[in-house]
Amino acid sequence: MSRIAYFGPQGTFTEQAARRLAPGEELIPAETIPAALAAVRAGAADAACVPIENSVEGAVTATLDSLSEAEPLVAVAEVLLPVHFSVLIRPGTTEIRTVASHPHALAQVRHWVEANLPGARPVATSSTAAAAVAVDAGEFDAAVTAPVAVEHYPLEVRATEVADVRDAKTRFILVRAPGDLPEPTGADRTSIVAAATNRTGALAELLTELAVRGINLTKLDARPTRNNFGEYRFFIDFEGHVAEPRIGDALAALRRRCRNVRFLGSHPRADNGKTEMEPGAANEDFTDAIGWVESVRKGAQA
Ligand SMILES: O=C(O)C(=O)C[C@]1(C(=O)O)C=C[C@@H](O)C=C1
Repeated sequence: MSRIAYFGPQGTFTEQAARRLAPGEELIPAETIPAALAAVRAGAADAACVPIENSVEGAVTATLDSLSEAEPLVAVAEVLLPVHFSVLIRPGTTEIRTVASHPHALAQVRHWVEANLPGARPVATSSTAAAAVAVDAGEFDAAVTAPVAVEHYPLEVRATEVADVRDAKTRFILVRAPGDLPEPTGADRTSIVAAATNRTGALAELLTELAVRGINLTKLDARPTRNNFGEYRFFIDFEGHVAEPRIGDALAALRRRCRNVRFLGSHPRADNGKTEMEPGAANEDFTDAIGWVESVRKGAQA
């Protein structure tokens, strides 16, 4: 049985994602996202499940930062989960002065809280389930959590289906130490983090390497390198798998152009979106062109 670290404690959205991505495996809660990833780096877990992107709040920056530091890890699978929240209270609570949750969750229910719990002060906790633990301990009055959290903590449901934006989703990834990659499926996502050189047009050139090969971007985030003010790392997700000639060709170009490129994984997309090939940029076009150059070099063709 594999050991899967996840951003816990029990009852987080991430726990549900881990159950979907690694059914039947041993789940080990970690208090923070960096701690879940550190467990894999230290060999205390075989893989980790962490949130990476929310359709309302965008990137989960703790995940991006942890993936770009320390020993490399690669994503091998992903799942998209619908996100709607419950508000949990201690039984008998009548007045709600504080509402605790993960900052991402608080941001997704801000209007609901203003309208339904006027005057309640939002308080950030390390995760949605950590907020339930704190409410149970009497530290805060209400917790904004995944609906499943009520099964783990002795709290009462004050409201369900709480969300400012309907149909919000969070994407979660399963990461491991570098090793065998999942096979390409024709509906894959590749992720990298690149430190572009600090000069005019560097980011545009980097994106152009993808664009000229007909590679469709699915996400772009910038995070500071933390060393020099104004210096950024770019987290880029795009359609395709590193095993494909056109993707390999693009990665080689990025490796040439950037100060540093880290491969963060190629795996099937949870939304099953098939990769559309631009004319002249299909894998056969790349293989055919490389073959033609080889035969020119050998004097067999012109
Ligand atoms: O705290 C949790 O329950 C999480 O799994 C984290 C997280 C996030 O980081 O975005 C996951 C989904 C929701 O968008 C809110 C919080």
